[in-house]
Amino acid sequence: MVTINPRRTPLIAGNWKMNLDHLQAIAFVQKLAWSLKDANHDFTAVEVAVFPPFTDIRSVQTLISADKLPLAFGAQDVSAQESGAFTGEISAAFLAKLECQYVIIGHSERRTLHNETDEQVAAKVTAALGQNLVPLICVGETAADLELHGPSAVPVAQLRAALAGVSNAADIVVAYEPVWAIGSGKAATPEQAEQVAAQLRLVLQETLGQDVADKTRILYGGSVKSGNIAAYMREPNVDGALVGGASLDVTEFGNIVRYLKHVG
Ligand SMILES: O=C(CO)COP(=O)(O)O
Repeated sequence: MVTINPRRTPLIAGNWKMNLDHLQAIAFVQKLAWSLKDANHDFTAVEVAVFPPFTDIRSVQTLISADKLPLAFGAQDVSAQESGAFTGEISAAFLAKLECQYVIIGHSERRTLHNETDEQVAAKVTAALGQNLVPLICVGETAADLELHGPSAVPVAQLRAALAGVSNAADIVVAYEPVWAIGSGKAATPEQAEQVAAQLRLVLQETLGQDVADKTRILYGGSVKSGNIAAYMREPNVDGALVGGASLDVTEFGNIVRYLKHVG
């Protein structure tokens, strides 16, 4: 039996990474909204968010706002700087102006491919909160970390570091994404996801207090599909999913969003 914590609305988030241009984004979002509406999806029971590339955001915003679609959206990264000579960077203020609700921070692809440090992640979290964006903070261990340090040491340390400048009233989302599970088809087991999510909730409790720990959503990410989502959602500390590859297929993503249909 799945029990929905009334303080934590499940969130299914699609991280498109560097896929879909702005025209494809418009077609995708329209199709997603229509298919969920046709299926009578209850958006108050499961929140849905998409994270398109920067160049798509204005188009997605215009569509969602004009058609009053019950979808949230956000960016995949943000600068820690407010403004100035930072070629190629995008500020939190720009994202807020585009009505982004969320921003992904510290995705493992940025940590590894762009050498993002825990300190930079923390600075980006502070910048996002300064513009009332909800940071979706990604943490996760590599296969080597798992072997060396066990399942939760690295994600716990990354979350502690990311929260360095955060006050205890903050609205944040945490995503546990084991690096070895991303795009590999080798998803963590629901028990593994729950074990780490429970440790991450303890970090939230210690650093930001019980209230924030109770209301903060912790997502699992890494090879999530319509066939495995329900099992994660049965876990008490897993409040949703951050979906990569499977979020690019409207039907598959819609089926992930509608996991309640498959949860006993
Ligand atoms: O990195 C991810 C989401 O941010 C997960 O990617 P996959 O769902 O493709 O494994």
